[in-house]
Amino acid sequence: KGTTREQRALKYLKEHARQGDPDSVLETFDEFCRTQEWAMNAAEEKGDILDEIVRELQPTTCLELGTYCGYSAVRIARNLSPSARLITIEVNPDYAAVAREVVKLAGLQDKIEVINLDSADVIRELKTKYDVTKLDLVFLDHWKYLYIRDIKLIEEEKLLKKGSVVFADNVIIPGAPGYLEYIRGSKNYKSTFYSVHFEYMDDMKDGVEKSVYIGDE
Ligand SMILES: Oc1cc(-c2ccc(F)cc2)cc2nccnc12
Ligand SMILES: [Mg+2]
Repeated sequence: KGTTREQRALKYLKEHARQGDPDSVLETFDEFCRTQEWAMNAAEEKGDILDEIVRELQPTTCLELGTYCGYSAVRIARNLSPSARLITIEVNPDYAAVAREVVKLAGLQDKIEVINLDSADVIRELKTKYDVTKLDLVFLDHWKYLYIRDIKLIEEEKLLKKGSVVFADNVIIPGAPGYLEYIRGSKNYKSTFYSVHFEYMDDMKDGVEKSVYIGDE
């Protein structure tokens, strides 16, 4: 075929979504995933919970680990206030390239910065290089073994403040070994588990975990 699934998804979005309309981009991406090819978007029930968190928290600075094609980046950014922004990190260059196009298609390039690097390297430089003081929202959606590595790094960098929310996808499928016991065992977080359907699969269950930081600044 010569094209990747991600490139085929982007082509479909360009042909069927309304330029500059985030809702249209998300609806069209969901349609693609339900009618053409499955893709690992934090969609449907997962996306609804993410929307709720963003609307309630009204975060100013958001960090997403694992951009993939930019679906959840658009989902988060469409609900952000004018001056708020999202930094999203994607280590895979092919995914990052598609995500930048999807963000542009949604008209959200002024709110979303896609960084094609390893998450740990960027987290270490958020304060010095990316002008971040604190993170109001962190969305963990990259590789399961990196959730615990990166949350510890985020704590080490003192990037969280009272009320910051850490939202983790896939804590059941594929699972995030070590992360759940770490975050649930920590006195610095109040965690809530949500049982949800796996994206675009009505007969499969996954889980997401919302953790509110209550530790010292
Ligand atoms: O939401 C997701 C689902 C899956 C995934 C793919 C295929 C399966 F069979 C099961 C699970 C992988 C993911 N990797 C990174 C971030 N999010 C992911
Ligand atoms: Mg996921």
